[in-house]
Formats: sequence, C-alpha cells, structure tokens
Amino acid sequence: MQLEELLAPLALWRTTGDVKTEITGIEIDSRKVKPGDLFICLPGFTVDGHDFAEKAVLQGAAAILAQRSIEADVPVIYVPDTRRAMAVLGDRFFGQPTHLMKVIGVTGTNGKTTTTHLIERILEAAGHPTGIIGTIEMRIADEVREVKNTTPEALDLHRAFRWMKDKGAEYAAIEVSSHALDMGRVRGVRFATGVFTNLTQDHLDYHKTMENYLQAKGLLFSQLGNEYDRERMKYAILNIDDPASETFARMTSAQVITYGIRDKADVRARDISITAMGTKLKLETFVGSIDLTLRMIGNFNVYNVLAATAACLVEGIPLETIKRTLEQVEGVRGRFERVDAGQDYTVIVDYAHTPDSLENVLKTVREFAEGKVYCVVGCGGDRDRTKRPIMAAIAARHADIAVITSDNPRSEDPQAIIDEMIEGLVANGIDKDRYFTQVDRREAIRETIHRAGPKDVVLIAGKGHETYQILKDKTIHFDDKEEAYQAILEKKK
Ligand SMILES: CC(=O)N[C@H]1[C@@H](OP(=O)(O)OP(=O)(O)OC[C@H]2O[C@@H](n3ccc(=O)[nH]c3=O)[C@H](O)[C@@H]2O)O[C@H](CO)[C@@H](O)[C@@H]1O[C@H](C)C(=O)N[C@@H](C)C(=O)N[C@H](CCC(=O)O)C(=O)O
Ligand SMILES: Nc1ncnc2c1ncn2[C@@H]1O[C@H](COP(=O)(O)OP(=O)(O)OP(=O)(O)O)[C@@H](O)[C@H]1O
Ligand SMILES: N[C@H](CCC[C@H](N)C(=O)O)C(=O)O
Ligand SMILES: [Mg+2]
Repeated sequence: MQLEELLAPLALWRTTGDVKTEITGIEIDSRKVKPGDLFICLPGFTVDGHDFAEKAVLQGAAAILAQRSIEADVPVIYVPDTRRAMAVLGDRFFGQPTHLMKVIGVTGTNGKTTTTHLIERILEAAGHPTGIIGTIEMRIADEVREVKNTTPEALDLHRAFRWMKDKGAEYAAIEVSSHALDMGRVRGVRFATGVFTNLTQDHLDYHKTMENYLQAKGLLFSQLGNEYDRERMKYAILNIDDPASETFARMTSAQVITYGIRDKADVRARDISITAMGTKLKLETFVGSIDLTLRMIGNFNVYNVLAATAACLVEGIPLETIKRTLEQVEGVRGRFERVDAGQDYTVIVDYAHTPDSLENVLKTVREFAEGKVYCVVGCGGDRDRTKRPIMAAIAARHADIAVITSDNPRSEDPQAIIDEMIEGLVANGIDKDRYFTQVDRREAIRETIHRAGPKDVVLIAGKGHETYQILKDKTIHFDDKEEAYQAILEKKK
C-alpha cells in the first residue's frame, strides 16, 4: 500500500520525504522490522521507540512514523500522537478486519478468559467460525499464536483480526483488559458487543484508584458507539448484580442486556445447586427457559455462563444449542482444573490471583469439601501490592491451612512479597497454626500434598495455565499441574 493512501484518514501530519513510497508491512518493534516496513515509534514505560528508529532503518524500514524529531534516511511522518495514529493505520493496513466480522469484547476483573471461551464454544457449535484472543493464547480453528499480553497492542490486534478473517472467522471473542483500554490498545476495533463480568480490586499499582479502574473498564462501553451495525444493534451485556453496571449503562448508547442471579435480569439463573460433580440451575430468559446441568463448578461460573448465554442469544443462537454446548464444557485450562492421579484427596489448580476470585473459589471448594481445605497461594511481583495482605487473609479465613508461597516474583524479592502477605494474617489475628510459609513454590506444593489426608482438598491458586515462573534474572519452566502430579505420585511411593 502506498504510504500516502495509508495516511489518508489522519489529519495534521507533516513529512520530510516522499509519501508515494510503497509500504509492505508495519511494525512497532525494531527487532521485527523487515525491508519495506513502516516503523512506528512508540514511547514506552521502559524505553522510547524513537531511539530504535535508526536500527529499524538499518533493517530496511521504508518509512518512520514519529512524534518527536528524529534523524533518518527514509521519509519520516510526524504526527502529534503515534499511539493514536498506530490504531488507525493498523486498522487500515490490514483492511479493516473488524468491519468484516463481529467482535465481542469481554472486560471485568475476573472471568474474562472463561467467558470468552464459553462464547467461542457456543458460536462454533452453532456453525460460526470464531477466533479468540486472551490470556492463554490467540487461536482460530486449530491454529494457535502466542500472546505476550492478555490484550495485545492495537497494531498486533488488527493483524490478528486479519489473520482470523483470512482463516474464515465470522466472530472474534476477545478479552479486553483495563490496561488495554487505558492505553488505547483497542482503538479502531469495531466491537459488535461488549460484555462486563465484574469489578473488584486489582491493578491498583497501575490505576491507583478504583474509580480510575472503573472509568478504564467503561471505555469499552462508550467505544461501542451509537450506530446500527449491519442491521444489528450494538449490545452492552452487563452483570446487574455488580454496581459498576449502572455506570456502564449510562456510558453506552448500545442496547443494554442484563444478566444476574440476585436482581431481576434479562438473563438470570434460579435454583442453583452446587456439588463436587457440577452445578445445576434453571436459566430463564425473555425468549424461554432451560434447565442446565453443568460440569463447571461454582457460583462464579454461573455468572460466566449467563454472560456467554446473553452474548450468544443476541446473535440469534437457539437456547437448545447453548444448552447442549454448555453442558459439555469441562472448563477452561488452568481454571478449577483437577489433577487426578487416582489419589483419595482432591487437588485443584486455579488461576485466582485477585481477592475476589480467591474468595469465590475457596467458598466453592467449601461447598463440597468433606475433609480439610488447604490453599497454596502467592502474589505476583511488580503488581498491586495492596492485594497481598488481603489475599493472604482470605486464604487463611476460608481454608483450614493457608500455604503462603511465591507466584511470579518478577523483579521483587520473593520473601519480601510473602512478608507483605503475612502482614494481612497478623493484622487479622489469624492463628499461626492456620498457615505456614514456603518461599519455593515447588516445595510448597509438595509439602501440602504430603500433608493432605483422605477427602481433603488442596487448592493451588494463582498460576493456572501458566507454564513458567518469572524470577528476577530469568524465566523458568514451571507448571502447577505438573508439580502437583509429581508430588501426588511421589507421595504414593
Ligand atoms: C505496563 C505495560 O503494560 N507495558 C506494556 C508496554 O511495555 P513498555 O511500555 O515497557 O514497552 P517498552 O519496552 O518501553 O517499548 C516501547 C516501544 O519500543 C519498542 N522497542 C523496544 C525495544 C527494542 O529493541 N526495539 C523497539 O522497537 C517496543 O516495541 C515498543 O513499541 O508495551 C508492551 C508491548 O505492547 C507490552 O508488552 C507491555 O506489557 C507488559 C509486558 C505487562 O506486563 N503488561 C501488563 C501490566 C498488562 O498489560 N496486563 C494486562 C492484563 C491484566 C489482567 O488481565 O489481569 C494485559 O492486557 O496483558
Ligand atoms: N465470574 C467470576 N467472578 C469471580 N471470579 C471468577 C469468575 N470467573 C472466574 N473466576 C475466578 O478467577 C480466576 C480467573 O478466571 P479467568 O481467567 O476467567 O479471569 P480473567 O478475567 O480472564 O483473568 P485475567 O485478568 O488474568 O485475564 C478463575 O480461576 C476463578 O478462580
Ligand atoms: N494478567 C494478570 C495475571 C496475573 C497472574 C499471576 N500469576 C501473577 O503473575 O501475578 C496480571 O498480569 O496481573
Ligand atoms: Mg484472562
């Protein structure tokens, strides 16, 4: 595409060179630049992309997009804000893929990955090829690409949508993190539907206040716009049991569809009963009711099921297809996943890494546990420090024994993170025989499993599907499921 044509939607830009130049690709990372690419310089939290313009040119960049003065032997286009421009140029370069498919965005503190996976399963079962982008991976059909962030940068998102469209996607279900909304990573994405799961404490290191966090989440609903889309309304699917929904309903011109358990909602659950084997409920909607027998466990998963059902109902998917699909779903990788080596106690790996999710998951365990409940948990480094004492207190309050260990320490000292968690136990007067600490996560899992007796439940929280542990100087292979499995076998010997 000619550079001039690519730049057409932008206003107030100037250039030092010839904009008739042909552009064959776009990159924001100099390390990925190929000959013919437009390199976009983004100021980051760690480094400034402008400092890599020279390197990009050496690798063959045909032009540079910048927001401050740089030296280069290729045309440089200056715009006031490269990040904003990137979203438009990415959308345009990749042929506006989100205008050619329906994008369902899911935001909220907990349940995004689970809800997007449920939506994907239902739409696929109804015969609509659906791509997925989120914490675990991005995928269309059986092709998988790795992700670094839950919601990638705008350019990479538009590239991913193009890939999905070329593979036949009619829909994409994507997780939209609050960081992404705040940083404008989803600018230019044409959402058909926005789904809100819930809002509870997390990421205060980044957003500083819950009000800022709420406002960031709200951007998804204001971004839905107020136009019809191919004879279809835009839909905002909101959890009526969460007070943040009121704010989001005010922020959107889309049709609001509510779901919930407590209050009167458009899609609601009644008569919920939870056992160790699954969850039963009656799902009522204004287009009919169904009885569901889910393999997934927990009230929180009922919310995910309601959100996914509402998102699919507005697409005209029959309730019968929704029922058939949801009843088959075993769960999502690393979320309430059992590790079974034939032992007489239960071991569950779960991705709870926020106070609310940890409390929910422990309450769910309590509903069916016949023996003692152990909870192995840590908190991530370089992340919201204020959740550390709260999560430790929740673990000790809801489990019989809390095992305080490391998660991904990142640049921090693992013992210092544990010390901050312990402050929550001391402050709440929790007895010392209700918890112990073990900084090495492998040892913590091993010791806990060795202590477990018949009918006990061991919940290993925080890392779910992750297959790594991020330490100060390196990232190592680490998988809670593998660790638990090994420990169970070792105990049997
Ligand atoms: C705080 C934050 O969000 N940082 C994100 C940000 O990194 P950064 O600003 O430090 O980037 P940088 O390293 O300074 O680079 C600036 C620019 O220079 C370029 N560069 C850099 C080096 C080089 O050699 N050449 C080069 O061109 C980079 O490509 C970039 O364009 O931009 C990067 C590229 O898009 C992101 O990967 C990175 O996410 C980091 C890894 C991260 O941990 N983010 C977390 C907080 C996050 O975003 N989490 C949410 C999910 C939260 C949840 O759901 O719970 C998410 O959506 O993932
Ligand atoms: N609707 C929900 N409400 C509260 N907790 C939930 C809900 N759904 C899942 N959880 C808990 O939160 C954990 C993470 O779930 P999931 O991965 O679906 O959330 P997420 O929003 O994608 O998280 P992330 O912010 O890491 O992307 C689960 O392992 C479970 O413990
Ligand atoms: N998307 C979340 C994942 C946290 C997972 C947990 N294992 C940790 O490392 O803190 C974040 O980046 O905050
Ligand atoms: Mg997720």
